[in-house]
Amino acid sequence: MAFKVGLLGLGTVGTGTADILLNPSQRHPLLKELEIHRVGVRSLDKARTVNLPPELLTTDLESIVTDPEVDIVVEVIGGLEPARSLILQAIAHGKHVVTANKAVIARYNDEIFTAATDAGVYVLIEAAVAGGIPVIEPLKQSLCANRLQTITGIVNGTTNYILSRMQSEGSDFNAVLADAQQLGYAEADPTADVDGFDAADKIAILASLAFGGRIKLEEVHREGIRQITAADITYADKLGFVIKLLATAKRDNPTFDEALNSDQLQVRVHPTLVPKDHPLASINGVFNAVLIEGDPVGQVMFFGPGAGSGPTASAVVSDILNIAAILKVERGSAVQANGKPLLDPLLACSHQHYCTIAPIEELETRFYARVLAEDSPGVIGRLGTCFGQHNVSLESVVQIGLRDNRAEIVVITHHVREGNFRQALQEIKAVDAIADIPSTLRVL
Ligand SMILES: NC(=O)C1=CN([C@@H]2O[C@H](COP(=O)(O)OP(=O)(O)OC[C@H]3O[C@@H](n4cnc5c(N)ncnc54)[C@H](OP(=O)(O)O)[C@@H]3O)[C@@H](O)[C@H]2O)C=CC1
Ligand SMILES: N[C@@H](CC=O)C(=O)O
Ligand code: NA
Repeated sequence: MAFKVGLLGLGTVGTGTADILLNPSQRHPLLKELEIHRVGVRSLDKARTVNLPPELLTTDLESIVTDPEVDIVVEVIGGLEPARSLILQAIAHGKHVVTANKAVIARYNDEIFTAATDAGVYVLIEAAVAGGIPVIEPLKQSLCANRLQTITGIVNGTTNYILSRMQSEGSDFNAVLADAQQLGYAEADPTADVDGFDAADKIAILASLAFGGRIKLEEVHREGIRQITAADITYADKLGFVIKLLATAKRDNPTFDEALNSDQLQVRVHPTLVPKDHPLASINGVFNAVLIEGDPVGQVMFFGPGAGSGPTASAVVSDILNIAAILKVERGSAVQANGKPLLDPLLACSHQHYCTIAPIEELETRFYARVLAEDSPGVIGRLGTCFGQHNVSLESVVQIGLRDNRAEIVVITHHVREGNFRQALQEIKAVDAIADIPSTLRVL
């Protein structure tokens, strides 16, 4: 039986989500059991880039969250209202909810998660922080054995895009902001991005998960990037820094004593000079990264696209699949054909066939080869001819110097078939003027 999805919103994220749900091939097999049941939008007349039967679309979003057939409501309309009310209504009607809406979650987490717990439904929010980067689920699951100490992130793609372009091109703030809006990175009201509200929402959510308590958004210190000028960027650069909008959450007192309840957090968002050799300094453009420090894991960094249609939809659909997997176990008459308990399809290994692995000769890559040869006229020409005869195209050939009275020649190829490269080497080794080929390596 299919799991029915009620999709609220068919904008940047909603379109990406529908696109994945409609194209399950080569993705997790559970996707084939999901069905878009209804889609809520503001305007029925708008041209859509995703091919859905028009009768699925409605402007009556309440009818979706109350529809008895809908299992999972996906809220990607954004804004505070009616998003908050629709989420609460969906929960009240026993629907599981997936949302990308950090503004709603950061403000109404108490109301929403209390209602969800009471109703026995899940509200999953992977897309709400750092778009396509898995960070919510790792905090809840993969890192849950750790005592977490610090989270430092670049969690707003728009401001990182603006700062990166100001840094690399010396561009004007407003022109770059317009580009970010056009590319679908910025919120409808870019104030949320530029003044740090979006990053504050996100770090409040991460802090809550990492440190196991709710966070009052008004207590999160917040500064944006409007005041950053080209001069600041230039001076920072000269001193060995880049300027990034960092969101930080950390325990003030890493030696927390549970009995004394001495725990206190720092949760803040502000532009920061980051040393150029710090891992967060090289995160540019719309990319996000989140650096988490825990005991005993140490430092782990999550990096990737923090915004945009496909990446954000990737997180939305993974949440939908997580819920569908739980529902499948619940509904699956509790046993497999062999009488054993039915396992969660995302956690259990269900593959039974062997994949076909391509032989290494078929690999197409670039190669480096170091050749020792007689230092005589025509040797480099012979090398080029041998490679050419085997369809190996060369990117560069450099004679570096002499070693043991032999010319040391380094060759870098273009992308070539490994089998052809090896055949060329065999032929080259047989050339009298070639003494040795001491090393060959693959080039990324
Ligand atoms: N864009 C991104 O890269 C990211 C976005 N997010 C979050 O995802 C959510 C959605 O963002 P995004 O897709 O960019 O937003 P868009 O503005 O692109 O899309 C919003 C969609 O919701 C519909 N909608 C909005 N308000 C209503 C309403 N009152 N009634 C009915 N339909 C409504 C719109 O309908 P219509 O099409 O008819 O106008 C549109 O389809 C937001 O919470 C955002 O913060 C999170 C991570 C990244
Ligand atoms: N406006 C946000 C989009 C995702 O949350 C950003 O720029 O990061
Ligand atoms: Na994410």
